[in-house]
Amino acid sequence: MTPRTVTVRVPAKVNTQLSVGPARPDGFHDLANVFLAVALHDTVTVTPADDLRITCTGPDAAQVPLDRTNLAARAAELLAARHGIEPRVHIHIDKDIPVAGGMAGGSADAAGALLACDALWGTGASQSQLLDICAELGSDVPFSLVGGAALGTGRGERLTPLEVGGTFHWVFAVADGGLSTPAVYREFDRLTPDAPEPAAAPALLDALRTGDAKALAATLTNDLQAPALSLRPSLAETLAAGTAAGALAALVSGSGPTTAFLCADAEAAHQVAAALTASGTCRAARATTSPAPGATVLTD
Ligand SMILES: C[C@@](CO)(OP(=O)(O)O)[C@H](O)COP(=O)(O)OP(=O)(O)OC[C@H]1O[C@@H](n2ccc(N)nc2=O)[C@H](O)[C@@H]1O
Ligand SMILES: Nc1ncnc2c1ncn2[C@@H]1O[C@H](COP(=O)(O)OP(=O)(O)O)[C@@H](O)[C@H]1O
Repeated sequence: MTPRTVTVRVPAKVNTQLSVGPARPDGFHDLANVFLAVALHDTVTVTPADDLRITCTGPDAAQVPLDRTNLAARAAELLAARHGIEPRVHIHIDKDIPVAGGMAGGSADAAGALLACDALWGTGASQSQLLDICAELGSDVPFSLVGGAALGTGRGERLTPLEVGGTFHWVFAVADGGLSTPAVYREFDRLTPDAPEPAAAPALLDALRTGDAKALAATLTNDLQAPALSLRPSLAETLAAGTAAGALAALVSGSGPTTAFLCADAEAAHQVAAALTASGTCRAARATTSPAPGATVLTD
């Protein structure tokens, strides 16, 4: 029987290595993008409707477009078009991932809507067909579908799964307002005229594989950190506050402006979150863990 409602939970991500090459002729950048899914989630629920409709709840809901530019709506449209059906569906997003925060919230919603609509409509797309649609929707969307940890090459859409040998403890400091991903890449181009071709760092992959937080802290890198700080200098104060509170490492999450703090254990993460909240340098601080599974159907 065709299910009447499907709910999918999808994780946010942090980039443990984000190495960016020169701009390509198509405007994208080749990356060595080591994604790690973290246990902050959006939940996407789809229900049959007369037409395609999007609603959103959550602290950042007012910043989420509710028209067909929403990545979740685009995902439903693309899947429907591939199968010659009409995307008559109500997509509800319960949003806990910061918007325009460098944590791939829009990508998560796209992957979630795709998986949910596939179940709702019984389209039975294979994982590789779903991944193709994800790559068409955005560079980060394939990773939101698979979760865990993966190396993204090309523009980040070509994934190689990575082993993770333990649980890592993180704090994410949410900033006021977002940063535009294209603007941060443009600032990277301005600041880095001779970027080398990117490659994954063996020491970082080892740290993930062994689950060694100190080793991971020593190897975290983000080439978009300098451009994000250039566009939003106040993020340096948030990074300093988390480091002073005992984080093993502090970095900008992807294109920012969310900042990420790797901690030794759950207790340290709670202390760092409390100190960041008290510092007044961010809007909110959230303690969480990684890795987390990719898009997962909860009910149908
Ligand atoms: C920077 C990263 C790191 O994981 O994520 P965020 O931190 O924004 O979440 C990603 O590269 C963002 O991926 P995503 O947000 O899916 O980007 P897309 O929709 O594919 O592209 C948006 C724009 O970002 C720039 N872009 C994106 C990916 C890439 N490899 N090179 C680029 O130059 C281009 O200007 C492109 O037009
Ligand atoms: N479902 C969605 N959730 C959030 N933002 C969305 C969504 N669909 C489209 N967008 C647009 O994408 C932009 C980037 O949002 P997001 O994916 O949250 O950030 P980032 O690319 O930094 O991870 C937003 O400013 C918004 O205009």
